[in-house]
Amino acid sequence: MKTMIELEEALEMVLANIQLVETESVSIADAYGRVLAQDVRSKIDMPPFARSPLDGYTYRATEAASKALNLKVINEIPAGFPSKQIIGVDEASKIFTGAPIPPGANCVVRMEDTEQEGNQVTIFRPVRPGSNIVPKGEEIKEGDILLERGFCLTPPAIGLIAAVGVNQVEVFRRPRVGLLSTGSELMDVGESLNPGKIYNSNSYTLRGMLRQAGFEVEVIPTVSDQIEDTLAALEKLTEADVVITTGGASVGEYDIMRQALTQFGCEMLFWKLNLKPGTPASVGQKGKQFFFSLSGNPAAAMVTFELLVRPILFKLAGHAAYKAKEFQVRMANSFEKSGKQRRFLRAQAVFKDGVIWADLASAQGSGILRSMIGSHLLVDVPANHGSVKVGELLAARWIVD
Ligand SMILES: Nc1nc2c(c(=O)[nH]1)N[C@H]1C(S)=C(S)[C@@H](COP(=O)(O)OP(=O)(O)OC[C@H]3O[C@@H](n4cnc5c(N)ncnc54)[C@H](O)[C@@H]3O)O[C@H]1N2
Ligand code: MOO
Repeated sequence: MKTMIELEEALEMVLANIQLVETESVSIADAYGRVLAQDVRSKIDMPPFARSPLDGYTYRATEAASKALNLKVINEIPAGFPSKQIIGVDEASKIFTGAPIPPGANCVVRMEDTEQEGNQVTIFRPVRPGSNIVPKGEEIKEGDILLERGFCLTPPAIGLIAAVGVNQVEVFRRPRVGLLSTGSELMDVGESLNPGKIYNSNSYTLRGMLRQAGFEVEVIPTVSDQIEDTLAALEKLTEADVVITTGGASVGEYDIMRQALTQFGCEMLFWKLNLKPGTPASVGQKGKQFFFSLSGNPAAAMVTFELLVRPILFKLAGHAAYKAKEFQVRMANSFEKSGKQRRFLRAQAVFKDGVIWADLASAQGSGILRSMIGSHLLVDVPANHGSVKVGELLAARWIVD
């Protein structure tokens, strides 16, 4: 088993073994946040006919500009009611926004530039041929690919699918993720705290991150640092595509997670990432199931979820955009304790003078969950960087929310 590897190597190693989850057909009304497993191609033009963008009059304009025109109004065309009556040279139809342009007409003049008396309309400002006509297929042409496989469906995307009349789409099944927090010191919320114990918070932070990302989550009650208890808990998660554990990841006698995963039948792909926080992470594979053992330290668990687990879960879930992108930020504070390992610092993003400034959370300890509140960024400080200076440019990535 490899140990102390770079984040990118760890990602590549796991991503290479990932198989996407199966697909299913869902109604578009239930497809918000789901990931498309098909390209969506339009079978129609949108709009399906040339239409008026205004309330006004439609007629047959000529290039010759004239001061005012008097035309005979032959009918009214509301939206939804196409007219087959051909517009003659001195004729017009009263037309409303969204209504189809009738045959023979080639322009629309807005209501405000006209006056109708009886069946005669005076057009004070004649327009040129083609004015105010939305052409058929202006937005979408028949055969256009509107959305590609791997796209995560947002409200406008669902609206677009509806606009071309599609009611069912093929999407990837939501991945099922099992969560297990280990540690003999852990108690559940609602119980009164015994000496030497702390409340389990990791199950709650990770459950929220997973739900926000659109996954199905099953949370197992906390277990002690005993291998037997951990094995029994893992047995309950055989339906999960991915299992995330926290705690017991490091080097002490009670850090039993790697041993438990091995006994459970996992092949361990690596142990330890060359970064902080979250160094003692490991990943195991058993058939199609992946097991992420993360540090029990609450902030470290969240950061490792962002850096390592999220891209892999997103790939599994079918997302085309599963890789995190880095961009430059300017440091608003200094940081002395950079050290030999690559380090990800939690920071608030502040826009000032056209740049994103990274305003560091005041405490950066692996156990300090409060540092995640209001933090938008993980600033990527390279190994052996030395102290970080105010005003320095560094790479960073968003913490997804
Ligand atoms: N001798 C060494 N000791 C440690 C090393 C090392 O290299 N040599 N690594 C340190 C680093 S780095 C980390 S990170 C931690 C990781 O420890 P574990 O993953 O084994 O986690 P635990 O010891 O179980 O817990 C760490 C910390 O977090 C608290 N915790 C655990 N689970 C929860 C939870 N569900 N909710 C809230 N808080 C939790 C736990 O009580 C501990 O305080 O190891 C270092 N040690
Ligand atoms: O790798 Mo640990 O999360 O720094 O304390």
